[in-house]
Amino acid sequence: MEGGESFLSCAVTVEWTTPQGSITRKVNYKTASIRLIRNEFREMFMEIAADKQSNVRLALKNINVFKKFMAEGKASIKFQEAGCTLFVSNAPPINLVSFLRTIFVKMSGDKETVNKIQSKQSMRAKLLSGKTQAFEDISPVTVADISNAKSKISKATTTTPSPKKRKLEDVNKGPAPKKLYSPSPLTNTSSLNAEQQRVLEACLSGKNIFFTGSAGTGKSFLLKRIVSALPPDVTMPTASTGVAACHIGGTTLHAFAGIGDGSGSLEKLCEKATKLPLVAQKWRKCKHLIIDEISMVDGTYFEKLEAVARHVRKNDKPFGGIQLILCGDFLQLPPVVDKGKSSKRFCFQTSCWEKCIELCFELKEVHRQTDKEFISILNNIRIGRVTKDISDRLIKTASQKIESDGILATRLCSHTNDSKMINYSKLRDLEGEEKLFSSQDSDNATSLLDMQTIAPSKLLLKVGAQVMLLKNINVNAGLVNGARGVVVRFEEGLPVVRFKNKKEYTARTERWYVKNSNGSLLCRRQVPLNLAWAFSIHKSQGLTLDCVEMSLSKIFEAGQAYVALSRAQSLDTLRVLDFDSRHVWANPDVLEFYQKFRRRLQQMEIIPLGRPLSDKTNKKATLRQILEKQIKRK
Ligand SMILES: Nc1ncnc2c1ncn2[C@@H]1O[C@H](COP(=O)(O)OP(=O)(O)OP(=O)(O)O)[C@@H](O)[C@H]1O
Ligand SMILES: [Mg+2]
Repeated sequence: MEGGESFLSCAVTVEWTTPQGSITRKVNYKTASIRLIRNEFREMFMEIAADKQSNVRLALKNINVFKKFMAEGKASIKFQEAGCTLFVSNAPPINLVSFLRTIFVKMSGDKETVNKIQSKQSMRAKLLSGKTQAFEDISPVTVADISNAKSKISKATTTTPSPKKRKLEDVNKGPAPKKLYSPSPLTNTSSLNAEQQRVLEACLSGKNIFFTGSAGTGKSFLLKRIVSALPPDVTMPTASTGVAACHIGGTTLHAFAGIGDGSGSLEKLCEKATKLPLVAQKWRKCKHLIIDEISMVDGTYFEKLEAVARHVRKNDKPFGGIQLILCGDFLQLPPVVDKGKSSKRFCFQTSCWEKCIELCFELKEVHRQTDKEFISILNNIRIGRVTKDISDRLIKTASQKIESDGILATRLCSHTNDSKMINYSKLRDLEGEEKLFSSQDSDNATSLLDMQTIAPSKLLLKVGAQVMLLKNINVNAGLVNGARGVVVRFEEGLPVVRFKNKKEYTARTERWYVKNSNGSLLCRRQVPLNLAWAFSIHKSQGLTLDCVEMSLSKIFEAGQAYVALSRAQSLDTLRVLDFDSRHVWANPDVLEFYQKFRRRLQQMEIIPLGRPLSDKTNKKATLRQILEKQIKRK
């Protein structure tokens, strides 16, 4: 992975200040690299290098690390002895975390040895030692280094001081690094499987990627990892729907693009995007555009975006040279397009799709479900195939009791209004006092936040209400996004929810951030809950549900039944009230696309990633050219 553990690519500012705080010198590098090195006395240094600039070298001694924003690629390190502060920004968060961890691990491991050496070696002794000055890269972090460092922080971190108390965290003291070890999508680097790892590597090679896979193969999970491995200031994570965007910590594609719903002539849209300075600036700044749930992006809109990007960026390459990372499953929900408005429905039906995509991947291992029978049923439903056995098995679920501990199944509805009505009437039927939770939003941003976050602006609750958790609160305790529970009481005005695993949780205000069209962050503060007696299949795309019921009789889209069914984790936690094979169908254009796609993948299997081909027929052909030829032949 780029950067490794003792090397970091990022933007850097270093400020030297007097003890009174006035700045005496400042350097500012937009692209720099920082290396961890040691001198001949095993002392550690940080070396900052930028193009055509002389290197800055700072001794890693008595430092304070401020890493509250490392998930956004930012951190600062105060060097007490050198009297300066290093500000890091635009660092791929996953690399920054691992870089800070290396510093901590090496410094705590070294502390004793270096102290011993230093106490014995005065500056004079060092000068007289006769050793020639030599710097070398720090050695990689070993398992032993980590356990050594962990043992040193374990006692110090049994209680975590409040954030206010530990604003500047001293690496040498201990508490700060605990976060660096806690399991999180950022630090948990080992959990990608081989096929996911391969896609991540391809994304880091800078190629334009499309990856697909059936529901639950970890596409969004992987996408989050990809986002954290790219420099945040120039990476735009987006998705076709607000819920899906929230899932990967991004915005909707429409909010990013700044060309409204894309209606009107291409000339007008190009003019609009160029004239609006904030929109134009966003397009010019973007280097990596990530789109989840690509199946729901309208092809005509996609084509227009591609042309707008070229125009605004004054660059003729596809998407004006922006790296595209697209992901989704075209056998799930299609774009919502006004009938008769557009003839091209899917992105893959546009001519620019072939021009844009350089490498394709298909994830095959399903993570959401473990039961082989259910996975096989879902794979058949996905392509619109329903045998008698499948039908019988799903009909059998209609009578099964899937509820436990007073928590009802969530009903998935094909129409949003039906789900709203169910939630409304169930809440009304409950006795007891109603409590209203209103969100606190950034100025005038309520309607935008309504569209882009899953947290509602107004939430009415009563004791007995079925709710769903909207944030990962504590992954180890099962308090994860999508977990469902029931409000058992209110304490100090806050709802206390009991989950299926019997854990109780007091819902405190959480924050959701959304990037505005000018790039600034908007924030919604709300309790992380929503009513969960019912919601629409469209809103459920991307989610994992632990106990789910559905009626499929009013299904109106190809793939809609598949999306609904594939939210369930097992056949035992699913109830289909009225299964009928007529409700299951796949779009024939999509089936054809996947047939061709598979053939292309087979071709790719034999091609080493990102390297020119050296086959007998065409020595200089690149993978892209081979794929293009294939497409033309078809
Ligand atoms: N490598 C992995 N190791 C462990 N769990 C994983 C892994 N990849 C994905 N998961 C888990 O599998 C579940 C499904 O993953 P995810 O939602 O990313 O799938 P998806 O392909 O995006 O599905 P959909 O098409 O429905 O959006 C999630 O609970 C996720 O945490
Ligand atoms: Mg997903």
